[in-house]
Amino acid sequence: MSRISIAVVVAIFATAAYLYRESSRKSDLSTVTLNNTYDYIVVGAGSAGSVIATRLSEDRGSNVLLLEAGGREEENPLISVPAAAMDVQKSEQDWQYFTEPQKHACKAMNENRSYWPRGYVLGGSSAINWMVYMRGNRHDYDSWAAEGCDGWSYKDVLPYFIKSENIQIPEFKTSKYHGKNGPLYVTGPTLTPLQEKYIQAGQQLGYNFVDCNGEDQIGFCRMQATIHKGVRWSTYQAFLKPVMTRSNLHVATHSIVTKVMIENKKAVGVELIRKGRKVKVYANKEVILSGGTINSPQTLMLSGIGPRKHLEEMGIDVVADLPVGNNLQDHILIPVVHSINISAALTEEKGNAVQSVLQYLLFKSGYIAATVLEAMGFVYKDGTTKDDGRSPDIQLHFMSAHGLTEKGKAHITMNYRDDIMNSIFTYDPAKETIQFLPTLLHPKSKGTIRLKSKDPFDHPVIDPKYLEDPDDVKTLIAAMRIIEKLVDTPVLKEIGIQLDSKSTMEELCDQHTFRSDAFWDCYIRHYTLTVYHPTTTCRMGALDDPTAVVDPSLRVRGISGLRVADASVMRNVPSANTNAASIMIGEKAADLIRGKDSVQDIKRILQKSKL
Ligand SMILES: Cc1cc2nc3c(=O)[nH]c(=O)nc-3n(C[C@H](O)[C@H](O)[C@H](O)COP(=O)(O)OP(=O)(O)OC[C@H]3O[C@@H](n4cnc5c(N)ncnc54)[C@H](O)[C@@H]3O)c2cc1C
Repeated sequence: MSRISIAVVVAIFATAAYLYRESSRKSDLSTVTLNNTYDYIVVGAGSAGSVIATRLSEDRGSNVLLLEAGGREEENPLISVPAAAMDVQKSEQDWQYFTEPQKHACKAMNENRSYWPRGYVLGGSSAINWMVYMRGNRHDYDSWAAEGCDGWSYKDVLPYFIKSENIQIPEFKTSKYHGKNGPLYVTGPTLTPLQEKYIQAGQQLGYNFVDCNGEDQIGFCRMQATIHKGVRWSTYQAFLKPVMTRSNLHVATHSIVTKVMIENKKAVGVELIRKGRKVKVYANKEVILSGGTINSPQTLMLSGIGPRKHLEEMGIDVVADLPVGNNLQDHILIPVVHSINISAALTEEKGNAVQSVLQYLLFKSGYIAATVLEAMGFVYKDGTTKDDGRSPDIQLHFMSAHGLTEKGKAHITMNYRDDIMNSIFTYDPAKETIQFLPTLLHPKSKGTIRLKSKDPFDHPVIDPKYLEDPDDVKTLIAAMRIIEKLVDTPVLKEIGIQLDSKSTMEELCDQHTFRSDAFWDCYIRHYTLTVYHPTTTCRMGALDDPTAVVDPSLRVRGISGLRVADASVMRNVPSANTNAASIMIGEKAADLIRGKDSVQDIKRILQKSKL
């Protein structure tokens, strides 16, 4: 039985009871009657937008409209099943973007294009992501503040991470770095004994075993994930769903915002399309764009806010000339498959076994209840093993499974060419395999988002310009060398770990000496995979910063009543997966809008502990 059918079976059983209960009170949010005017209009119910609407509607005197282009999470029961993460890509809950052909990267992909899924559903990308919960490095946020983003240093943002979180990992329940009262459950799944071995390998190279969301990120750590009782814990589940009955909050699905209405440099409302009809809704106080790194710049540009030359080329009247869509940064990773000689990895057979399915159905535990990303390391490219005041260069995701063995699915979601899939991804069930996924944390190559046309339904032109700067390849080659050292540690040698040459595409790069710098350069440029972390297209910065679209209060420069609050405002992509930081931005944005300090108590505790 394929993994897809397993997931379907699981999902049907696991959600049948839930759907039955829900169906009686489930309203069709695509037809919610809208008022003419609200105090606040939030565009996009993703990681940030769900949080913002939830927090703003805590003030019963304010009324809030949350507009979401997609539908409800319940429309696709696979969303709630952690092991089905791959199966929700290319579904109706995914915007299904492709990048432009990449000149320097993605050479193993059809037309050299990277496939970019994004959540098109309540919960946004938190409803289709891999559920890794990582916040980033303290030096990331300190450098945001040093570059003019007042109020965004690590000390400033830590209370907001804590506010959201409800840590379920026993050893961290007393940690000052973790929250215990928020709605966002974070758990620490252990799937296989390989998790421990990977961490020990890091220790044998001199790295610390750390809590990567704690005091010191440099080192190796176990996975932390937004999963609760075996169910994906999206921002819809965590924040929005419990408050949907508030009378001062309207949530409207299948409602695509096409334009912000701006009069005399003030945002007065939005135009949207619902059920094929154009509707206008007005905001007394503010419009907040939370459509994500691709859609927020698209909406701004459609509204006349963007680079003058580009808007003029598109025939759009310029309202504000700002560098919208510039500075696009994304994390990329390079999969490196190794085989082992013990039976410890997660294989398709183990995952699909009847026992696994039953374990999930009955106890919401086991392989299907978790993500296969079991552990990770955060390291410097020069091999320094302790924090020396810099952010790490490389994240070493570890997957205790081959992960790419299902030809059909990987083919679809990673856009690999047929010849790669058919001749190189040969899966040998007699062999157990795992993957190292070295990730470039701070790309020097920067891309752009631009409009294809004035039509809001045309996908924007996405060009991340992967690996345009040769230093990015050098950093990834350094990552390969660190992996070679890990493979050489006694603990991993004991399990017979070996580079799987078939999966390393020897055939494509065999003009180079196997494992030479030139070989890895070729390999990296073929295998370039997005980690789905695009940021920085509506960059935050000081008012006089020519690269900034929003100020440190997230207000669009030169336009009143309009903020952007999502991953697009990040000053730079942080040293981590970007969901936690997007949620933090949602929390902090809500305080900025409300003019409130909701984290005073947390700050007091942190101050006492001198954190
Ligand atoms: C496949 C995948 C795997 C990932 N894995 C991880 C992971 O394991 N851990 C991690 O930390 N991060 C991960 N990420 C990244 C992380 O989920 C995102 O960085 C984060 O969710 C971004 O939040 P956001 O609020 O900026 O945007 P989103 O969460 O994408 O929300 C934007 C919302 O706005 C809606 N919208 C857009 N345009 C409009 C419009 N015009 N009108 C109305 N609504 C609109 C969208 O439909 C969407 O719901 C992953 C992402 C993907 C796609």
